[in-house]
Order: sequence, then C-alpha cells, then structure tokens
Amino acid sequence: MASILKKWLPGVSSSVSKDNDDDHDLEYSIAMIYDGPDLNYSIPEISPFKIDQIPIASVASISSDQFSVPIIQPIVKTSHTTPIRVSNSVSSGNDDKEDRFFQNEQNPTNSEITESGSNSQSLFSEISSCREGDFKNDTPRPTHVKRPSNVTFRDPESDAIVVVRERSVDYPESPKVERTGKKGTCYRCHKGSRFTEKVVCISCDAKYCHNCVIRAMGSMPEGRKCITCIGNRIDESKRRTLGKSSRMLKHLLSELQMKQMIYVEKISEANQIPPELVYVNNERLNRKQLVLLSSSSNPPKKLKPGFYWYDKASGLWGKEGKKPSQIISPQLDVGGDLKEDASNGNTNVFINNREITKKERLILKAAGVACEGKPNFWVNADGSYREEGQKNIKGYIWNKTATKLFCLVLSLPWPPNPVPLHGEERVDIVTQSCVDNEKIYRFLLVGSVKSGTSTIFKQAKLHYDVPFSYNELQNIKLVIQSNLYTCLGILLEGCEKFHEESLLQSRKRRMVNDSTSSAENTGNTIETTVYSISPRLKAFSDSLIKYRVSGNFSEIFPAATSEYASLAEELWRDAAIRATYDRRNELEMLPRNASYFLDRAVEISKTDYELSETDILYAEGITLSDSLASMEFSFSKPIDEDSVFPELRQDPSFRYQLIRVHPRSLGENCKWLEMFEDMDVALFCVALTDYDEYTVESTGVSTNKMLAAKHLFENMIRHPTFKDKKFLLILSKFDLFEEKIELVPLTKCEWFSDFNPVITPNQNGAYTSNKINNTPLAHRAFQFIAVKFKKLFKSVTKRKLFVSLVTGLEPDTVDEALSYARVIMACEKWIPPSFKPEITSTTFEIEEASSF
Ligand SMILES: Nc1nc2c(ncn2[C@@H]2O[C@H](COP(=O)(O)OP(=O)(O)OP(=O)(O)O)[C@@H](O)[C@H]2O)c(=O)[nH]1
Ligand SMILES: [Mg+2]
Repeated sequence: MASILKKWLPGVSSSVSKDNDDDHDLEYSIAMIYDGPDLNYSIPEISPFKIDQIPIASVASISSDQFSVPIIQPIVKTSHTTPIRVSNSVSSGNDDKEDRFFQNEQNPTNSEITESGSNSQSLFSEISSCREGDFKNDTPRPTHVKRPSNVTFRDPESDAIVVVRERSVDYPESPKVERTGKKGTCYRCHKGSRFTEKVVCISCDAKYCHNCVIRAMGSMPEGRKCITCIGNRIDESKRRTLGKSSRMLKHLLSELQMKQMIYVEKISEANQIPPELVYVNNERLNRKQLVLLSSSSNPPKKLKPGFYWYDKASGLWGKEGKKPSQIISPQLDVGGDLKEDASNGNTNVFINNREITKKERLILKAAGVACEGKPNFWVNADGSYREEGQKNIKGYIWNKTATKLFCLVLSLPWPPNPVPLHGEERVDIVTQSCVDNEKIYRFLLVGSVKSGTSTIFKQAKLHYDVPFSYNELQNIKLVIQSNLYTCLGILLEGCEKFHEESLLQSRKRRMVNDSTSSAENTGNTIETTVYSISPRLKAFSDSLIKYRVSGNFSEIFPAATSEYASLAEELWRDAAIRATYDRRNELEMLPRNASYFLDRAVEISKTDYELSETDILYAEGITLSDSLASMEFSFSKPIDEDSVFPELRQDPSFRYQLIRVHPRSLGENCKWLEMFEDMDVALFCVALTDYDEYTVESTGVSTNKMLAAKHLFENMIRHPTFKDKKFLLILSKFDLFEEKIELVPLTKCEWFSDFNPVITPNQNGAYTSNKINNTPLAHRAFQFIAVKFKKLFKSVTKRKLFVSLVTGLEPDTVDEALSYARVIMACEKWIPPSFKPEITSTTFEIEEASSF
C-alpha cells in the first residue's frame, strides 16, 4: 500500500498500519505527508495508536479497492473513516442531511479545506453550507457526535471523486483517576513497577497490585471496579475485556467467586452499552432493541457505540459506510430502513436495495451469480437469491466452496450455518451431533423466591456424585450457623409479641375481675411470665434482636460462633422460647426445619463441625450471595434400552450442566436472561405450597406467591432469548403440599378459584374427603395447577409445556425431573422432525380435559 502511494504521489510519504479493530475488517490506516510547494506538512512515521494526535494531514482507513489519488485535508480527529462515492453534483439528499448532522464547532471551516482541490472544496462547501436544523427530526441528534473527518480521493475506475467520511459516536468519558505515585506503581500502595502484575479498574483505569486489589475493589458487585467507581459506566476501550478472567484474580478468588465476578461484570446495568450510542440504519436504538439485538441467536460480535447498517432480510451487518463484517440473526426489529449507500458500494449491483461493494461483487461472481446490468437481488438469510420481481429462487450463495474461500480471502463474513437443512444433509448433521460427546448440554434452573431451586441443585449434586467445593461447604456452614441465630431471633420476636399479648389480656381480665375475687388475679400473673426470658439471657437476647434488624453477624457477634453456642443452646431450652416454639404456626418467618438445627446448636457452632447430607439439604441456599451456582454432571444411568431414543443409549459419556440462578439476578423483567441464551432447556420451579402464601414487595404491596411465580414465568417465556426454548415446569415441595391441601383450600389463590373437584362416592357409595375418583386430592390439585401453567404457556408460545412433580428432599424425584429434561432436549435436538415421537407432557400424564 505504501509503495502504491509513493508511485502515485512522489511528494507524499506515508506510513501504513493495520487496523485490526474488527475480526472481519482488516484495513489499512494510512498517514500521508505532502511536501509540495503550497503545503508544508511534515509528520514523522506514526504508529496507528497515535493517529488521533496528528493535528494536520489526513489519516484515513481505506479499502484497497476505493482510492486513486489522495488529496490531503486537515482533520480534527479520526477513528474510523468511511468512503462514500459521490457525483460531481454532490451527494444525495440523505448524505446531505447526514453531513449537516455532523456540523458542530469542531468542524473544519471551509477555509481550512481549501487545499483539498476545487472539486472537493465545492463538494464540501455544499455539504457544510446546509444548516443543522434541516436534519431529519425523527432521528434524535446525539449530543456527543464527533464531526467526521473527510478525505477525498479519485476513484480510478469511474473518475468520480470519493469522499472519505468518518462518523463515530462520542460519549462522556468515564472519569479517570489521577495517579499519585510513580508511573507503573500500584495506585493504592504506590509500590511495584510496570512489570508488577496488576488488575485494572474497567471504569477509571486505576491499577492495583496483588496486595491492594481486594481492598480497592471489595466484593466486586459490578466486576473489576474500584469501590468508588461502582455505578459508573465503564471505559469504552475496555468493553472487549468485559467478563474476561484475570490471572491474578484467579489466584485470589475461589472458582465460584471468580465465576460470579465474571457474571456480574457482564450483566451489571452500569457496564452495558448505553443503547442511545448505537445507531442502526441511522436510527438510534432503545434499550429493548439493544437487548433484542444482543440476545439474538447470532448477535453482532464485540458491539460497541457507533453507527451500523443492517440488512434484516439477509442478516448482513456492518459498520456504516463499510463492507459487511458479519452475518447476524435476520429479521430483528431494530433500526431504520436500509439505505442504498449504507456500505458505500459503487458497483451498480444491489442486494436487498443496498449497493454492494466490489469485494461483495466478487463473492457473487464466485457463487456464479450474473451481475450484468444493474441487478437488484433479493437475498434471504439462507443465502437463497432471486432477482427483483422474480418468484423463483435462482440459487444459493452460501453453499459453494468457492464462495467460502473468497469470503476468507476478502475478509468478508460467512454465515454461521450456511447449509440449508433438508434431506440427507440434515440426517448427517443429526448423526454428527449424536457422536459429538464433547459438547455440554445445559439446563437453566430458575424459580420463584423460596421455590426450592437450591434444594434441587444440592440434591442433584449429591445424587450425581458431584463433590461440593470447599467454598460451597464453607458457605453452607456459614448459612446454617447464621440461620441458627436468625431462628432464635425470630423466636424472640415472637416471644415478645406473645408476652405483650398476654399482658394486655391479663390487664383486661384484671379490670374485669377487679370487682370479683382477688384469687383469679394470681392465675393471670402466671400466664404472662410464660413468655418472659430468663434474665441471665437478656444481653444475648438483645444482641439477637439487633442482629435481626441489622443482619450483620460479625458486627453484633464479634467473637467466634462457638463462643455463643452454649448461650444459643440455653436460650433454645428456655421455657419462654419453648412456649413460643409451640405456637410456631403463628410465626410466618420461622423456617420449618428450625428445630432440626436448633436442637444441635452446640454441635453446629463448633469450629470442626462437619456437615451431613441432610444438613446440606436442609440449609437454605447454596451460595451466600444466592446469585449463580453451576455444576457439571453425567446421568448415572442411560435412557432405557427400550427407549424411543436409541441415540441416547451411549449417554453416560455426555456431559450436562445445571445452572441455578436466583430470580433477583435476572433483573427487572428478566432482562439478563440473554446471558443464558445457550441453554438447552429452561427448568422453571414453582413451589406448590405458594398458593396461600404472600410476599411483601418493596412497594409494601402484598402479593400472592403463586401469582408472583406466574408473573415471573410469563416474563421468562415472553423473553426474546427464551421464546423458542423448551421449558420444563417443576412443581416442587409436593410433600408439604400434600399436608397443606387437606387444611387450606386451593381456591385461596384467585387464579385457582375455579378448582372445583367433583367428589364422587367410592364403590361403597361413601364420600371421602381426600380422594376424588380414587385420585388423592393433592394429585388432583397438582394436575389442575399444571394445566393452568400449560394453558398459559400455550397461549403465549403456541407450544407444549412439560411438567414434572418434585419433592426436593427426595433424590429420585429430582433425578426423574432432570432425566425428563434430557429426554425433552434430546427429542428437540437430535431427532429429525419426521421421526419425532410424541413425548408426554408430564412425567405422568395429565388429562387436560377432565373436570377438577
Ligand atoms: N419439605 C420440603 N422442604 C423443601 C422442599 N424444597 C425446598 N424445601 C425447603 O424450602 C426452603 C426454601 O428452599 P430453597 O431450596 O432454599 O429455595 P430457593 O429456590 O433456593 O429459594 P431462594 O433462597 O429464594 O432462592 C428451604 O428451607 C428448603 O429446605 C421440599 O421439596 N420439601
Ligand atoms: Mg434458597
């Protein structure tokens, strides 16, 4: 490239550098120095990274097929430049408007561009003489748009003048921290040198050494950011490093903590691209469109603020004014209409109304497409093309080896799945995936709050022999130990409440009895003392109540837990607490398994306390932060020999991953579900017992938990990333449900108000309360709930919902549910539609039409 320039312009020296900014977009940045009589610009050899600092001389990123004689112009700032072809009568209306759009105080004035030659001058003058106010109103003007720099060239083939135009989005920089120490040292302790390994804050660029990083960044709720930067946007130049692991952090954090850090760094709201900085086909995106774009099955790679064009029919995608860089998911409802000049092609050949570039024309030729005349091809996502106005498909662009070769050579994108899947080819692919035992199949486990997802996750770990990590066990221990004190706190609160109630009652009685005998008063005094805690335990009880309020264990109980164990046990044995525990049904907050742990207070508080399997299962949670837990496993047994899925008989070699996410981590309206787009089956867990329970939201509104679960379910199945996913509904806590349904009618939940089991007499003519047509009431109610969810799912997705009944404390039911998920996935993935057997929609069949 440099030698070509020298040949054409003897007075011009140049330096050429590769711009590796985009995977598919290898281009050359050229800095030119013209040393002619009128101009005296002199720039030493420059590195591509310093291009921005060059005050004069044009630095352009140009494609090899689009220039002839460079004419030098001053520039203000360059990051990306875009060649557009214009005729002497200057640009089209749209170009006009766009260039007006770029005018601001930074623009070079007309006088600054006089060196550009008369053609380009008149062109530029005409563009810049348009008033900014004329710009299209429906596209809001970004407040931080940098002005384009322009370079004009003469096209060798057409003699037309080519203007290289730049458009880039500007945005408020994240504040950079000021270094107080020497260059290369740690920003906190000022020790070390530039060779010391450091972790960099993705927002302010501060760098911390091994000793300081945790102190400076704390628990990293938004990933690698200083505590003071939490909530700040990230430095855009670091966007590509988001979610990348760091060697130093790997040593400092546990595997799980590392995973969580990576996860939150990727999903935190503050770290996302502001949608208003992304333009597609000249239209600014909103949050919904950005999520749609980035959660599509094939999203733009390394998306960053900027201007892009997108061909919705074919999925072709590129930076504005440039050749396509990728083929993304087609038919996404983002951006405006594709413009003819979106990629600045100059070939007279059009694809879906866009004039293509010369490189693309080569691809068409390689695919055997006749490009004579001024053809306009309609190209679909599968590569099929037809000529404008014609019905018949003329052929496929992407299924030729030559096309692929040309795409590789010309750095043009190649579709992710170019072969049309039909006939024999499809069967080959099916067979291929069956032997592909390297791949991991992923199940995402999500559920409403306290639906039992952690219990299922832990049960699966125990059942499939997946060891708990040291950290997980420590976390569970900590949860159990702090729960012990939480339960005691709940009991104490209850105790106080009952004490006050009985005081009030005895006062009332005393007033009534004042006129009667004094003997009865003695009895009332005894009643109030039942709920009085022994004075010896007063200080400890006060601390427990404080802990209930603050939730900060180490602050309230600074010594080791073992120090308080005997006090905890003594309190648990106290008569007042016992009397309160007898009324535990009135204490909503008290977990059912409280006595299991309280009975063993001393043992649990010991430092060498060893967890049993039951302890693990009964303990709430799996991670302290409750955000994300993941395990890999293999099924212990293959699918039955007589199974309809022979492909799965070799199954033990396949690996599966179960990922449990707390709904809180999915954000409002499950917006972060897009992170889990590569999941094979979504397991949605609902506790059957939720139907008569309530949750109080942050707004103070109390909502029925079953309706809250329904709401979460709807959000998930409507989410663009999950709308085509297989769903398995897990209805959990069946053991508790069996007990509850006998006492509390299902109609307590308004969604189930039409549950009206027809109770028919048994063979002896007798009516039994707990059996309907010989089906236990709990099963009938379960089926009713399952059908409610199935109907809801069908109405939204037009597809079938699979349902499984689970008791988290029973390993077999958990195994059954996960095995069922495997069958559902296998059926979807590997069995060609024509061979697909009908799988039942529940682990045991539901008669949808039957009366309840
Ligand atoms: N009896 C019984 N208890 C269960 C069952 N499943 C869960 N539990 C209990 O219900 C409580 C909540 O269960 P978790 O597994 O922690 O529920 P979760 O979905 O993780 O809830 P979050 O902490 O909100 O995420 C725990 O005390 C469990 O021991 C079950 O099938 N039967
Ligand atoms: Mg939990």
